[in-house]
Amino acid sequence: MTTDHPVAGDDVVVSARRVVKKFGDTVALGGVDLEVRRSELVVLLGLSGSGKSTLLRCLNGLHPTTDGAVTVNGTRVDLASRAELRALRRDVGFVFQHFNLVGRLSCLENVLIGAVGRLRLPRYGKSTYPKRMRTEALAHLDRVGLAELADRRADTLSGGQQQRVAIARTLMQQPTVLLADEPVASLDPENAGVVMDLLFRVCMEDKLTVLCTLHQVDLALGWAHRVIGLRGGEKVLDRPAVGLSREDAMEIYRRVDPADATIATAATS
Ligand SMILES: Nc1ncnc2c1ncn2[C@@H]1O[C@H](COP(=O)(O)OP(=O)(O)OP(=O)(O)O)[C@@H](O)[C@H]1O
Repeated sequence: MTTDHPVAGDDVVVSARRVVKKFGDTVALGGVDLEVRRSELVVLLGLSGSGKSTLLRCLNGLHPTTDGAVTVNGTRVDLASRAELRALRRDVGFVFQHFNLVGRLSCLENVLIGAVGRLRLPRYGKSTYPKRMRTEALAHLDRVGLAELADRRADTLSGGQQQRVAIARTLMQQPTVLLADEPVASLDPENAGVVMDLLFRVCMEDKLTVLCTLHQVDLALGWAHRVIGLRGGEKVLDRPAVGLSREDAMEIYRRVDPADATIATAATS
């Protein structure tokens, strides 16, 4: 199912201004500007190595920026103290390609781990969490359609199911921003659609700001409010998904072949 792109909110929650990130001599980001609003799902597209993951990591302070300004929920991430970064990361959920669940724990226990930042002391085992949190965790599992698997070991689930548990765990954090780094890269097309649908629903229903990297143009066009393209660490496209054709989006993948300076299309789908 694809969305009809309901309108995103007005207020800017995530902003990057002329962000530069260098790893030694490698310029991963060469001065990127970005704004993402509340209730907006933005998809980042680009060839491998174009800087998508680096940009996500600069937004939650996992990578310190080399230059430029990053503001998330009013916090200047590039200037933040350790304590401010810790507080920020409670507010910014991160969904990974490989789910990062604890395989030997149940689905419910994995979701409860998302609440750790809201507790003063670490907990071990679901019975050590307050009852209201267990109820909340179960509600999140229900929301992702997996309540009946609450007591199943996470490593017995399919990839698509594991990603849904990982999203439930992120929701347990009560984030306002959700960053997803290739959340469907390990999934078949059907499960990829289910996960994108879920990200879109939580974006709209919980008024989350969602920024997601993908390699699939069609998924971006199907679920994003806006598509941003990176090429060689530069932003080369920033347009609403409505009205953006597949051909326009595929332009992101065109590059100059240094051997003969002709334009080559680098991606096929
Ligand atoms: N920790 C690091 N140390 C050194 N170089 C890095 C590091 N992380 C990323 N890079 C480099 O920065 C550039 C951008 O990498 P990045 O992972 O952000 O690209 P990407 O678009 O997310 O790629 P992919 O689609 O393959 O995940 C690449 O040249 C990469 O080699």
